[in-house]
Amino acid sequence: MDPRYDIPRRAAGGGGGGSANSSPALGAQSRRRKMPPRPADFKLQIIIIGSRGVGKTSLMERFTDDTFCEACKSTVGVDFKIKTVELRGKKIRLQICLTVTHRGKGRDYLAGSTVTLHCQERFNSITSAYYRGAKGIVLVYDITKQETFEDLPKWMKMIDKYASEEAELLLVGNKLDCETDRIISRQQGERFASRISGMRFCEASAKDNFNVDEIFLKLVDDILSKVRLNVPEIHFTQCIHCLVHFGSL
Ligand SMILES: Nc1nc2c(ncn2[C@@H]2O[C@H](COP(=O)(O)OP(=O)(O)OP(=O)(O)O)[C@@H](O)[C@H]2O)c(=O)[nH]1
Repeated sequence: MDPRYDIPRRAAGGGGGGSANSSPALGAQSRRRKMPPRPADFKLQIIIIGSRGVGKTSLMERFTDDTFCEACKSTVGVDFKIKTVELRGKKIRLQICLTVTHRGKGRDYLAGSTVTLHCQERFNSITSAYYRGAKGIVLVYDITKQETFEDLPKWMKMIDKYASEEAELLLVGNKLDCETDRIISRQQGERFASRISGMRFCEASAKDNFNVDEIFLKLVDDILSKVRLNVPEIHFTQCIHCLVHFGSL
């Protein structure tokens, strides 16, 4: 068995949009009138957090567009993508948001860093909106960078402070393709996750597309297993608010 953690694949329909009805019984005119896509049964927000350069953008883009960029620019502010999946017979529109990484004097600002009070207050309000709306949180570190693992408790503080207690948590050790440069063992990652109630763990590679779909689909499946399936969840506006506010920071 592959020693790397492999979340079992689940059947899922990617991408958005409904399929065209290609029945030959339909005339040319009705073919021209496309059926509107079936609206989503659920709308869920997932956020990806973690230190700089761990591969947050890469994981998001691999999942949503199946692309990988070798030399991506750092994310500043909030970035998000939409992807529709089908799970448990439901159509789910996912909004995947990247963390707010507020930069200054060459360092990242997590909560409580050396920003001015005014700036800190605004940062806190943006951050809390961003975390509050999340039904799922993907916390990422880089298995080849010690400091990204050491930063995990700081990110957990942010989760404890801002996120809903109901949010599903998944710890991801990314860059599994760099096995020869590995610093953080799989056991260390597992041990960290096991100390946090309900937190799942897996290792992945955005570059090799290993475990990426599984991360998001497993998280969504866990979220769905908690929510009542007949009540749509609408939390989309949260990230849009983040974007608007961040623009004026
Ligand atoms: N080898 C390898 N490199 C990766 C992987 N994922 C991301 N990278 C690289 O790591 C660098 C940072 O990736 P990003 O996706 O921009 O990381 P990020 O966490 O979004 O970074 P910030 O926006 O700065 O916080 C880029 O050069 C990526 O090409 C991976 O799975 N394997």
